[in-house]
Amino acid sequence: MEQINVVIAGPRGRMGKEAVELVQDTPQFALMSVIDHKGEANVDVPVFKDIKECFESSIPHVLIDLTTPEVGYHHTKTALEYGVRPVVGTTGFTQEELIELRQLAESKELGCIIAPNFAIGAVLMMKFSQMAAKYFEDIEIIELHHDQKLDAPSGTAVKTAEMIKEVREAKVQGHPDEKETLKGARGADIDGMHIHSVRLPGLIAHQQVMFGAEGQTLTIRHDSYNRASFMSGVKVSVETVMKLDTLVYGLENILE
Ligand SMILES: NC(=O)c1ccc[n+]([C@@H]2O[C@H](COP(=O)([O-])OP(=O)(O)OC[C@H]3O[C@@H](n4cnc5c(N)ncnc54)[C@H](O)[C@@H]3O)[C@@H](O)[C@H]2O)c1
Ligand SMILES: O=C(O)C1=N[C@H](C(=O)O)CCC1
Repeated sequence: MEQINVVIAGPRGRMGKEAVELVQDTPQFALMSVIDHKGEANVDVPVFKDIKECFESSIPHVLIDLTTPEVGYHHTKTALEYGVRPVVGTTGFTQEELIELRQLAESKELGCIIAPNFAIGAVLMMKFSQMAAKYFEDIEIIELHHDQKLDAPSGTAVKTAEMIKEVREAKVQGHPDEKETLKGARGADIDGMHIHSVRLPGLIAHQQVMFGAEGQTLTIRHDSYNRASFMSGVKVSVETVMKLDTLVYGLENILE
């Protein structure tokens, strides 16, 4: 395999630090530079404050973005405009942004992977939930994350609901006359599925999908206990994005 030159945006972050280690430890990857808006990072490659400044200096094959929703969108769009293939773990993109980025990737015939969750176990949890939803139509999604997370609900919870929507008709869950006496008590709603976001120090990234039917419940749960759990997904994404000419949303679409 030819060497893949990589730039990482967000190298000082919890995920960014792990990604720097992954790229530096992978023989066929080369870390060219990093992007940090403060120009700070504990790495021995050039640090650029701005993505355009970075790409005007040299063009990598792949950008790994692990920043914030607004910055991640801007970086993904700019990367595609410069002919760079984005691998994006940043969550919180809107549907409109995803549609626009897909159109841009297709017009440029460039690979782009946006994965709300890079942990293989989380991808299986979503797939198993999609399977279960064919048999259990009443569903509550409970996602639990550390208290420094900026977006709610999590990208994983939204992706789970979207995957379930592919196999389940929309339905009103609970009592038809149900009323919230405290706003938010029933969580967010996608097609009648309720999503509850828990934020606590001590947590990393966890989700359980609960299914209920007459006389039984089924719970499918995944836990990430550290950020290394996401790195095999990042690695396979960097390798795969080089072979794609469109945008792929979700790791489940590239795993064998
Ligand atoms: N897909 C996955 O598997 C997965 C896993 C964990 C986290 N995430 C997502 O990844 C993102 C990062 O998570 P985190 O926990 O590492 O967050 P973090 O807050 O620890 O790191 C974000 C980093 O981005 C940097 N940043 C902000 N603006 C920037 C800019 N303009 N240019 C460059 N860097 C900038 C910040 O300085 C910070 O270091 C979040 O959106 C999170 O939801 C995804
Ligand atoms: O730590 C985070 O932030 C995470 N975000 C992802 C999400 O929004 O689904 C997944 C894993 C961790």
